[in-house]
Amino acid sequence: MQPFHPQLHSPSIRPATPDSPSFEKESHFGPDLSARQARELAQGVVREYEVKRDKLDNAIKSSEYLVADVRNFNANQWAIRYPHLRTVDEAGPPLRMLSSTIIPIPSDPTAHRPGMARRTLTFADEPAEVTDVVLNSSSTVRQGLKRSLTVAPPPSTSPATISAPNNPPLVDVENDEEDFSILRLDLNLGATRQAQTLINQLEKASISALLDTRLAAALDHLQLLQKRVNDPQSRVLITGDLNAGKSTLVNALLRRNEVMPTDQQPLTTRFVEVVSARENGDKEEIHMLAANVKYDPANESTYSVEDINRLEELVTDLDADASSPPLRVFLKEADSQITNPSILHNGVIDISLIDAPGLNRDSVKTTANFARQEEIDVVVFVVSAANHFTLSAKEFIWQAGHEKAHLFIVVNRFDQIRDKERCRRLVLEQIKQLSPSTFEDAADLVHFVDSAKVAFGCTGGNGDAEELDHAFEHLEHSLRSFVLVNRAKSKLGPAQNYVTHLLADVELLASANSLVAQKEREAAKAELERTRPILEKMQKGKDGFEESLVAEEETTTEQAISRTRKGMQRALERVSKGEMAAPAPGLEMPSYPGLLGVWDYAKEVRRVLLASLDFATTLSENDARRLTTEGVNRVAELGDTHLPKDVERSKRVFNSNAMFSARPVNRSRRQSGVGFIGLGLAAQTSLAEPDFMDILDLSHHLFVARAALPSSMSSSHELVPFAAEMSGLGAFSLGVGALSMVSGKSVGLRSVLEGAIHVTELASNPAVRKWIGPVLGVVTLGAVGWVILELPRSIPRNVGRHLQTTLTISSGVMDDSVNVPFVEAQAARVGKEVRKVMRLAAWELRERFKNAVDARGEVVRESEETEKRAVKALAWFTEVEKRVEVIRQEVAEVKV
Ligand SMILES: Nc1nc2c(ncn2[C@@H]2O[C@H](COP(=O)(O)OP(=O)(O)OP(=O)(O)O)[C@@H](O)[C@H]2O)c(=O)[nH]1
Repeated sequence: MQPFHPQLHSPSIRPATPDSPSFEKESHFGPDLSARQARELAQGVVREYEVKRDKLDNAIKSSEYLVADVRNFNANQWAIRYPHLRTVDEAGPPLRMLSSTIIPIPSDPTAHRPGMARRTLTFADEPAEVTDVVLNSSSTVRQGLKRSLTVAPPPSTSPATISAPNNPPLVDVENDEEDFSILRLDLNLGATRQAQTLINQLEKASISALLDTRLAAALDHLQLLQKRVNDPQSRVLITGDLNAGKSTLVNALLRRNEVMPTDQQPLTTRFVEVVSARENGDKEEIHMLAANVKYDPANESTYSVEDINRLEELVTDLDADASSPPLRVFLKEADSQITNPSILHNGVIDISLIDAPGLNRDSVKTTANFARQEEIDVVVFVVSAANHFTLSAKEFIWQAGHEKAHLFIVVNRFDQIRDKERCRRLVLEQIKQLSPSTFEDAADLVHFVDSAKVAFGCTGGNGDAEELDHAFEHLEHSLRSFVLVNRAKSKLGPAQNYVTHLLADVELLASANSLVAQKEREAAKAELERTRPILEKMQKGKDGFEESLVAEEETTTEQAISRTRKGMQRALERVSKGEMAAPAPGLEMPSYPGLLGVWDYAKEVRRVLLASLDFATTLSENDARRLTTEGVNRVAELGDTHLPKDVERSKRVFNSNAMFSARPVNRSRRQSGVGFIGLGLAAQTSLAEPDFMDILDLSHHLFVARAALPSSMSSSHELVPFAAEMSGLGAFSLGVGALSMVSGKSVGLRSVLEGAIHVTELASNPAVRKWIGPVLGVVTLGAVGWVILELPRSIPRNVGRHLQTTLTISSGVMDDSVNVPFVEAQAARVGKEVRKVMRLAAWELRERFKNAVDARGEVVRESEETEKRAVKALAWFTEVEKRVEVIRQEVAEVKV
């Protein structure tokens, strides 16, 4: 079945006005009125209708803009949430859900105020989030259908908390006045509750998309209603039992006896709308509507044109039925219309007649649905006077009667009834049962007629012809008047009803979403109040934090360098004196083994001194470890000061033992089997191997001896590393000097020459020459003896001094290509390691700080956006509620 939705492309067809020439011939308002009075009355009715129509047209237009705006807002600005209201079980006190507990709401005066009801509000995408609201609703003619929500006031006293029962006694609102009607999201999956469960599982975006479809459909329907409201034509559906004379009645109303095919047997198989040919350029033809396409006379793809001569064939087509696409037939009025105008175009209003197939068990539902369409202004039910109301007829009247308050009932073939009064009484009694409102107005709504006489100009049966003529005229007048007077109700009523419900739905949506926006705004505000100061504090403290980190790194590193430097210098000084750099556990200076073991002794002394230096290095490293640990802790404290409380602190525990672990020297140390940790100096053969000078440092003694001579004679005094310990032993020095000249092996040429000069100078003196021989002999022996006796003490000193000399110009590390003094090399190495650790600790904290600032910045930015969006949405939804109110007033003013 396809409804008629003619597009209004034909401006030539205008509604008749009381000024039309044929108007005076009509007397729609009773026989007692003069034509002038009738015209004035009709004029009033028409004007009143037009005012109402224009108002409603405006309201529909405003609603269209409103719905389009809501769609737009939903698509681009704010995913509109779909509210779901629930009421509390009436059996117990009102309950409020709060997390897992249900709290009885103390008696609240608003709960009992008319139009105010406590409800729980959830949203389809977030069913667990429950808000107590007060629903302000009304459904009055004056105010229209109203629904808005406000957050329920908190309970005034603290009620006792009771544990949640297994099934919270919350009941879905299924009251039409409180639930959505036009914008209801129904998934057509069966029972409401099942559909609801399914909706609840959907996400916000899906629900908003579903809502968009609903809004789009509403928009389409509004456009349709607008056309319908402005459509000047009123549609009269003529239906009834099989063979009751419907087609004959149509012919009679058209004043044409041969148009719609009639027969003793049921003929009409499909719906046929008869329209004035004026709407089709005065051309008689048939438009056969295409299936499932909206009919548009201006668009030929929506119908096919058939010759008017095929009318009978098409109307009686046995392959068609009530569900086939209808025919639209354009017919010219009969020639007699000037004196006896047809109902189609009578000068006041335009009417089209729809001839329906006779009712039977199969077609009742289809026809009832057809009658229910908003395009149908009046339903004329034709019943055969002989048969009264059949079961199908009763069923139809029950179904259609609910939608259309008033039914026109034509009791046809009344001419064939002999006892007319009895028939009239019986029929009216039946009507009283079936449609009380029709019965109440029976004088105008129930007509006993003989259509055949009007259609064919003949009388059947034994009726009173004149009386039946009047009866038919009365039927025509009543029908015209009814259509005219009830046009507002039939045409404007459905549109008004639709707009009213749509507005209430939009208002409920806006109101619920206002609450959401309010909540979001508050949440965003609270978040901003919490996060903004933290962020500002962090941003303000950023430079100070950075400076502190740098300072911490510098201080700790510098401290470590300076302490290492001092420690190493001290160690080296001790070594230079032949003492251990630091008292290392298990390490002792070797005991002197005698003259024969002097080489091994020197070697062992060297090893022990080097090992003690290694140990001293380790002590410096340990010191640096301690300093670094303190530095790392201070960095962590800086974190505590500058990072917000909720930022997770580093869980890494600083392990100072991991410092100084990757030294290539370790390899050789392991290979050498030397037990000490540290640099592994003792393991380096270049340092560990003694030389002859360690045992007898002749040049040193020579230098010491020279230091004892007058300073003018010594040009290399400054080369002596230490103050000479033996300055009083000049003579021995001389001897040693001579010896060193003789040995020559490791004595420099310069020293030899200097020695030679000294001896020559002495020998040239004749006095000296006398005693020099024996003295020299004694001295030499003494010197040699002294040197031998001094070996246990002089070897460590020599070794230490040599080590010091070596380490003063090199780092001592085997493969060190750069000649950096040992002390500086150690200070730099330790400093580098300390700086590495401090820099890592600072970097980690800096990252944490930066991430925390970024995260808070993001939260602030998001919250600001959310707040802005929520404020905008709130203003927007409030504006929507205002717009709804304005339109509602406009609609309420249209009294139909
Ligand atoms: N005497 C008399 N005969 C009538 C009257 N109305 C219709 N008829 C006859 O009754 C028969 C059936 O009339 P139709 O108009 O075809 O009936 P219908 O209700 O359209 O039949 P369907 O094809 O079932 O729709 C025809 O032969 C008509 O001439 C009437 O008021 N008086």
